Amino acid sequence: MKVRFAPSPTGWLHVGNARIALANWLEARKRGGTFILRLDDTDTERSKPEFAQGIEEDLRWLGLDWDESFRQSDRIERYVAAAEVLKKKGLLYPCLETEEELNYKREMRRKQGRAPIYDRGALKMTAEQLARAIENGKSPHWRFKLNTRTVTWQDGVLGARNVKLPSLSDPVLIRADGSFLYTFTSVVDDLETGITHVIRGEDHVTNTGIQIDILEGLSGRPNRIHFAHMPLLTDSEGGALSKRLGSVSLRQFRRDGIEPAALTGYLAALGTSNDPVAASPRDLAQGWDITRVSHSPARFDTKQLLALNRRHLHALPFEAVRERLPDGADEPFWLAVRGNLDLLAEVRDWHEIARGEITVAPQPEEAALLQAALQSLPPEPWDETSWPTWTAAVGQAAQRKGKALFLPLRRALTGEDHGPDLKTFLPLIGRARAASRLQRAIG
Ligand SMILES: Nc1ncnc2c1ncn2[C@@H]1O[C@H](COP(=O)(O)OP(=O)(O)OP(=O)(O)O)[C@@H](O)[C@H]1O
Repeated sequence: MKVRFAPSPTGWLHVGNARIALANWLEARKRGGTFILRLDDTDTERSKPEFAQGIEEDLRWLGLDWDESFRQSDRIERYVAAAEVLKKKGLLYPCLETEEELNYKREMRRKQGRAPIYDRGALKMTAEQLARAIENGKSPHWRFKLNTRTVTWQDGVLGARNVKLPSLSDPVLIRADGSFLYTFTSVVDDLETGITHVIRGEDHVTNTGIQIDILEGLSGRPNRIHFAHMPLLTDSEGGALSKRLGSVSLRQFRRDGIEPAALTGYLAALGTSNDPVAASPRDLAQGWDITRVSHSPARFDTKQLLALNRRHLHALPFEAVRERLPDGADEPFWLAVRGNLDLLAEVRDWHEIARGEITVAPQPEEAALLQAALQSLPPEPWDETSWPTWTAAVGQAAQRKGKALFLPLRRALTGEDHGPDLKTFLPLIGRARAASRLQRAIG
């Protein structure tokens, strides 16, 4: 099997694109196939090299790799050659209508109660008329002559599908400026690179009908590519995602410090009956089954992603994060703080609190309690029994318990109202820092 992920480098990848990339990668890896990254950059105005580079970076961050990659802009001569084949077969014909004329024709058809599709007026143009127009400085755009049939296929996600070609306009494959449209370049590449399975978003279903017709016209053989269209992801309000709008981008999640395994686990489970579990693409491959993806659009809920990210961090062993922790952060530190993190980046603050210098706000109203605490601070070495033993003694001396006892101490020791269990965290702070912080909190 050979699959491809074919984004246009016109913006940062969003989670919908990522889901398609992941699905292709998982299919390829599960079935020992080949995964190609193809950059569909024939739209020269909107495609940008920095987006192309960004797509590769974001995919690598997700944990995806590819066996081959190429850009469509490097294959223009292949598209020129394929267009010649279609022209020779009489399947690609020149058209001279302006946008205005086409709008007018569409409007007229609508008024007559007919579908507003292209009337193939250009097929009536003679060679002389075309030559004269070209002499007068006009350049034609080129349309593919669709068959008058219904294209059918067994979709890998959606089941039996069909597209009635007579209800569609002949698609433009070459613009008047000579540039090629995606509808065409994609078919040429899929054929020439031996793609066996096309897995993409449901936005391409109609395209698939058209592309199967072009593919068969071009190759002269019945289509052998399997198509699977995954329902589109929406944002949590049901709104459409677009690279152009910069919606829920991988880049943003990466900057925010989301764990890629949380994102891939969430994306793989969305729209299936599986509970999401954070997992790297490699760990997801075995359990992946595209036929279990539901037919209805799925909502991408950032809150659910964050919850999964949190659960994932809370269970991560030290070895899995050690290289991403601040210098000097050891296993006891990680085990003490991980249960308190929403994002790994927050670990830096806790490291400062445990081992560095922090600002401690004076609590003059708690001076008596803090004084008692300072005086009964036990000698080191400290372990997990130090905090309960110490606070029991302080509570008795100051006649305090519960929040009235623990909150002023936590504030003095960490500068925060909430945080890791002090049973494990206090030994990390150590006696010298604890004493100095209590002193400063007394004022
Ligand atoms: N919301 C979505 N959910 C799932 N898949 C999507 C979604 N949007 C795009 N895709 C898929 O992502 C792949 C890459 O497509 P493409 O680069 O055209 O993305 P796009 O977001 O539609 O781009 P743009 O917003 O620039 O038009 C295609 O397979 C497409 O079907």
